[in-house]
Amino acid sequence: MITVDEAFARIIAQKIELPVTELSLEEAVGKVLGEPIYADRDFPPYHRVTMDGIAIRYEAYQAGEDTFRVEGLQLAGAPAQTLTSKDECLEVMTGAILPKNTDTVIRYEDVSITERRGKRYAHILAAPKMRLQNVHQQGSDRRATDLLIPEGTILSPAEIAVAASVGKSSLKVAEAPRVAIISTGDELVEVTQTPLPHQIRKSNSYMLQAALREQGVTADVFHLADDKALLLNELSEKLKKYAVLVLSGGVSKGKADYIPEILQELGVEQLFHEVAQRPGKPFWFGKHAAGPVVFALPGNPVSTFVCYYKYIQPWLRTVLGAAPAWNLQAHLTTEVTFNPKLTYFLPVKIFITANGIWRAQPITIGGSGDFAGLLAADGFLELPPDQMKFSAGESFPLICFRG
Ligand SMILES: Nc1nc2c(c(=O)[nH]1)N[C@H]1C(S)=C(S)[C@@H](COP(=O)(O)OP(=O)(O)OC[C@H]3O[C@@H](n4cnc5c(N)ncnc54)[C@H](O)[C@@H]3O)O[C@H]1N2
Ligand code: MOO
Ligand SMILES: [Mg+2]
Repeated sequence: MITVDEAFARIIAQKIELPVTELSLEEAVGKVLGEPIYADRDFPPYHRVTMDGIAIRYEAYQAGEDTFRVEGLQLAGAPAQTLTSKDECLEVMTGAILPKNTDTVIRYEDVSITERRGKRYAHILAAPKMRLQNVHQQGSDRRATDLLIPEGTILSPAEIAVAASVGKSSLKVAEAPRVAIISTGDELVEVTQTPLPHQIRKSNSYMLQAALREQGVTADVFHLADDKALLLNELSEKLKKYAVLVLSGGVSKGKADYIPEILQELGVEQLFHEVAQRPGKPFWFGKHAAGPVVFALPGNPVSTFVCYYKYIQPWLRTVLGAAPAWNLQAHLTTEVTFNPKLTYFLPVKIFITANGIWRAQPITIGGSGDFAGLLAADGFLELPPDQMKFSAGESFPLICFRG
């Protein structure tokens, strides 16, 4: 049996190849970029006027000129005009290309424009401080051919803007892995069926599917009976088609708990079986040489739940290139005792005080089968195995399953 930390480390170390697909800019946000993005031109691509005003030649002002006849108008979107006389100026608008023979922009607020005999003159009120004032210089942000966004970046709206500006209407992005959720157990019937007295409806697969969906991953759901030959056959097929298998049930010591031996028979290397935790101790994890990663979770619903949020969710974040989740901590509201030398995932309700302190109130549930008990909880406090008494006010890592 290994510790929770060791189990976590072994899971996080597993890499899988993600298929690459091409998505429109709108659809690509939040995804992992599957190609590098380079600058096709300088950023900005021309000397860009940054203030509405007039453009002059700085040396003319330095030579003592402070009133310039307005020769014309340079609008944004129009090709560059040329200033014909350095003692004159052109009106320029924000976003326009800086006219040829000019190098300095003075905003309207710093000039006074007057008209005399049908001609307009700009008199400078506030001295320009330097050449290229109010000019966003060509190539000052990035140079043509510069690497702008490396492959593997998570695409936020900032990356989308840059990609659009270099003419990429669609982007290669890493797709989520193909995930199969497979529940096992002869006592389980469909949600749409009325169970017999000795049967129950499946709930783990729906919980897992919903949790994956919240992470932007769609999964196919299957159910397999506790039949060795069938399991061997079906799991062999699933290993060929899916990059990730999430199983629930059949991993403990029962006469029909075939999953660990069958997975190994199919060539899935066991990376661990049993973790020093409650709930979720019989958790089995392995990897097939051909690529697929297999999480075989204990069937008890709260165990399935805990194992998903503690291990699968962070692993998927890593695989998908998402930033790690925040390391949340919360303070116990009341004392808790737990004697076994196991990490204890305690269901808790969270309250945030006016000072921003996260407080965790233990929720009593009827063991790892009581998934209805989780309705009153927001997450689990991870209580370490080397402690038996956990005092009120002490703070511990928190795994939250509500937004
Ligand atoms: N002799 C021992 N027995 C058990 C041990 C042990 O150490 N020694 N461990 C217990 C612990 S802890 C757990 S957790 C369970 C794990 O059992 P399995 O992974 O083998 O799961 P099952 O036996 O198939 O089912 C357990 C329980 O969960 C219900 N279940 C299963 N799948 C679903 C589903 N999709 N939806 C809803 N409920 C499900 C199932 O009906 C059982 O009640 O083993 C203990 N036993
Ligand atoms: O550890 Mo099991 O997961 O409690 O029922
Ligand atoms: Mg069992």
